Amino acid sequence: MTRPVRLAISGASGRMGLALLNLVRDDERFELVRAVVSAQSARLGKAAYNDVSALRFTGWEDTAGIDVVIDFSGPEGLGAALDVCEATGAALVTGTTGLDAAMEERLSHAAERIAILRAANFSLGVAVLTRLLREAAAALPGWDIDIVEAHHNRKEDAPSGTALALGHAAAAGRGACLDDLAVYAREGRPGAREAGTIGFAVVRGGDIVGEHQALIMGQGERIELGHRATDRSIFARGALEAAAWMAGRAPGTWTIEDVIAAKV
Ligand SMILES: NC(=O)C1=CN([C@@H]2O[C@H](COP(=O)(O)OP(=O)(O)OC[C@H]3O[C@@H](n4cnc5c(N)ncnc54)[C@H](OP(=O)(O)O)[C@@H]3O)[C@@H](O)[C@H]2O)C=CC1
Ligand SMILES: O=C(O)C1=N[C@H](C(=O)O)C[C@H](O)C1
Repeated sequence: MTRPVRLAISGASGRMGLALLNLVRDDERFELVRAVVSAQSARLGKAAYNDVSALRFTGWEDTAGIDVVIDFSGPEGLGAALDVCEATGAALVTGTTGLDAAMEERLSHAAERIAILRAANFSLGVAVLTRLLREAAAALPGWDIDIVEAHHNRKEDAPSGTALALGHAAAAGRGACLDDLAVYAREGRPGAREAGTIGFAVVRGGDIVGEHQALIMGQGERIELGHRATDRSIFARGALEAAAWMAGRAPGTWTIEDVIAAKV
């Protein structure tokens, strides 16, 4: 694209939305045309920036001329963003996690007509961690795997989207499906661990940005593969890279690995 990508941000008043607003204003690849919030938002109609910029937080009243929507809102906001992308042909980049099966299916169908990129985690470090875990799970078939994640006390979904994606990668490394192996909770007397299962543990508290650890446990030894995010801007930067790459992209389901592969 020779002109700046015309970008809309869905969930613009949230933790991720504000991180994106902060980065995008100095990024010449983009023209930010909409900062979208919910109809109930305390920010609706207020200025998006504390300066001369005329941009305000709005709903989806005007959808003309948008090339890409970046969504970090929630299931409802994602649904509204998807409506707009389907109606206008804009590409969708979404990091929203905690989706139900109906939304998963809707996204798959929509990708037959528009370009959609979904990532449970837009950081480069987690992309590499995912690859390493897949490899470790394949190389150590008899070892036990648990995934531990920790996030801030406002997070609504559990386990995190990243923890689930790591679980899928570990299962794939063993030629299996996570749905057949996952153990999401242990309490009371669950009994001895069933071989081959992949367990999850969740911590919520304070202002933790996002931490993920995969424990690959053998007899007398274990491997710990982990990632600690200390600044949300890493996710925002990854989402902007994805949005620049997605502008004008053909319909389909695209991944953060596609973006990374295209850049190396
Ligand atoms: N993939 C990744 O790398 C990452 C993913 N995430 C995921 O992104 C999502 C958002 O996270 P986070 O920013 O922390 O959450 P926040 O709750 O801080 O932000 C979400 C914002 O969306 C807004 N919103 C709610 N409903 C709508 C709607 N219908 N239309 C438009 N906006 C809406 C809300 O603001 P208001 O009330 O003002 O409308 C809210 O502030 C979560 O699912 C999280 O798991 C988070 C970080 C990284
Ligand atoms: O809600 C968050 O904050 C985060 N959510 C994502 C997830 O569910 O994996 C990514 C990141 O860990 C931060």
